[in-house]
Amino acid sequence: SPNSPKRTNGRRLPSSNPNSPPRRARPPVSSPLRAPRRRTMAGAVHHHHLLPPRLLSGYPQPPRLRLPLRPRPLRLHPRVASATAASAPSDAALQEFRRWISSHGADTGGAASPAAVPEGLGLVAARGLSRGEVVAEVPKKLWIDADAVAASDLGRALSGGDLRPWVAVSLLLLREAARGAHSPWAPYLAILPSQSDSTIFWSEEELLEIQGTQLLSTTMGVKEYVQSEFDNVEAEIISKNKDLFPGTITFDDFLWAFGILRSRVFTGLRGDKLALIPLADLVNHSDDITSKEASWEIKGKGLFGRDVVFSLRTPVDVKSGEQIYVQYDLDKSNAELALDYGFTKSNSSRDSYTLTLEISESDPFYDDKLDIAELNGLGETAYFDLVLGESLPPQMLTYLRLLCLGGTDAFLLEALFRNAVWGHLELPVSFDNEEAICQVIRNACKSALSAYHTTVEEDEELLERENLQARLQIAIEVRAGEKKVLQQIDGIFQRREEELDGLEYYQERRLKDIGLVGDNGEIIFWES
Ligand SMILES: C[S@@+](CC[C@H](N)C(=O)[O-])C[C@H]1O[C@@H](n2cnc3c(N)ncnc32)[C@H](O)[C@@H]1O
Repeated sequence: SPNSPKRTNGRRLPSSNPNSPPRRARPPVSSPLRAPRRRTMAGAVHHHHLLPPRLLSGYPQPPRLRLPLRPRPLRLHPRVASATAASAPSDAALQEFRRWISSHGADTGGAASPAAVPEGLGLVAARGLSRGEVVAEVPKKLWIDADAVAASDLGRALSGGDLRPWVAVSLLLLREAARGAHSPWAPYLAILPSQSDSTIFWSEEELLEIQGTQLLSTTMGVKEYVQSEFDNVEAEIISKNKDLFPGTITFDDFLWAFGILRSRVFTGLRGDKLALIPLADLVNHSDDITSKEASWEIKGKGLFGRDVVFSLRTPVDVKSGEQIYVQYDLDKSNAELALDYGFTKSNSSRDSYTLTLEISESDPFYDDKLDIAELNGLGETAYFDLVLGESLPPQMLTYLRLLCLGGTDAFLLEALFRNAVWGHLELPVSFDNEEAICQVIRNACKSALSAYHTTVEEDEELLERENLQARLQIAIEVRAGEKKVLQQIDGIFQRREEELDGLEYYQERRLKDIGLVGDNGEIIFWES
C-alpha cells in the first residue's frame, strides 16, 4: 500500500506519496530543546511529536534546525504582524477586496460580507441565513492552486520538475505578492495577514512557554522541514529564475506562505487539490459547530456545469449581522490547532498526547516481534494518540505486551504461535509481562512530566487571569492539556499495577480452554 512505510537498508522512510502518508509519518526531530530519547527495558518509549503528516510526507530526514531563527519583518505583505492575530487590513483594502469578489460573482449576491471581527477578518451574514444556505461561490479562476501555477509563467519554469504541490503554490503566492498591483490576485493578497499566532511564528522567548511539550518538538520539526524545502527551492528555482523573482525571497517569506496555506486551506484539499480559495478562506472556526459534514463542496455550475466553483454553506442558521462559522476539524488536538491556526479551544477532547512505542533494535527478539507487529498492521514504531477522558486506543495494550514479551513468555514468539499470538496478547499474558508494561508506561509518563516547567495547578491558576496574551494562553492550554493526559495515562497503569494479582493470565486461560481448570480455579484433573 502507498500508505505503509517502506524499508530501505533497515531504515524506515515515510511514504513518498504526499497524498497518503502514514497517519503519523514524522521525521525524527533533533532539536536541541527536545528531551533525549528514553530507552526502556522493553523498547524505547518516547513522548514527542505530533507532526502534521500532510505536509511532512515524503521527507525522510530533515537537517538540524538552525537555531535561532530570527523573526524578521516581512516586506511583501501589508497586513501588520500581530500577537493577537486580530489585526485587520485597512478599510480601503477591504473595500477593494469586496469589489473584486462581487465582480466575479463569488459572494452569491451578497449573502455574506467580509468584515473585521475579533478573529481578524471573517464572514458576516448580510441577511438572515438558514442552515445549508450557500454563502460563497468562488469560481475556479480565483483559486490559487496547482492549475493556476501551471497557467502562470512560473508554471513554465517549474514544468518537468517534481515540486510538491504546496511548494509550487507557495512560490506562486510569493511571486504574485511580489508583483504587487500587477497581480490578478492583488485585492486578495492585500488582505492576507502577515502572521498568525501559529507556533511557527513564535519567538524563542514565546517558545520557552511550551518547553517540554510535544507541540514544541513538532513546531521545531515543521520549521526544519520548511527550511529544508526552502533551501532546495532557493537553489533549484528561485536563484535560477531571477526574471520571475527579481527581489530576494527569504526563509521568512517562504514560512509566511507555508503558514498561509496551513491556516487557510480547507481540510480535505490535499496534494494536487491544495488550493487557496479567496473569500471562502475568511470563514472562522467555532467549536459550537459540531456537525461532521463538511460545509463546502466543489461543483459544476452554469451551462452543462462547466464552471467549477467552490461552494461554502453555513452549517447553522445565522441572523443578519452575525458571523458565519464552520468547524475546521473535529479531530484536531489543541497542539494541532495551535500549530496550524494559532488558537486553542478549551474542550477536553482536544487535549491529547501521542505515545510513540518502539521495538528496540537491541531486543533479543527484535526480528520475531517486528514480524508479528507487521503481520498485524503495525511496525517497529507505533504511534498512539491518547485523548483526555477517553479509553486507551485499541491495540496499544497488545503492542505493549509484545514489546515487553521476554523471559518464560518468549515461547509465544515461536513460529508455531505466529497466527495466534496477537490474539493471546490482547489479554494479559503473565504477571511479569503485565507488570513490565505498567512500569514502562509509568516511567515514560513520569519522565515526560518532569520536562514541563509548570504544574497543571499553576497553569490553571494562570488561565484564570484576565487579558492573557493570545500566545501565552495557547501555550498554557497546550501544556496543561498534555500534562493532564499524561497524568491520566499514569493513573490507568497505576490502577492496573494494583490489580495485577487478580488478573487472569495466559496459562490459566489455556488450562481452562482445554478443560483442566474449573471456573473457580480448581484443577479438575485431581479435584472433584
Ligand atoms: C481560514 S483563516 C480565517 C480568516 C482569518 N480570520 C483572517 O483574518 O484572514 C484562519 C485564521 O483565522 C483565525 N481564526 C479562525 N477561527 C478562530 C477562532 N475561533 N479563534 C481565534 N482565531 C481564529 C486564526 O488566525 C486562523 O489562523
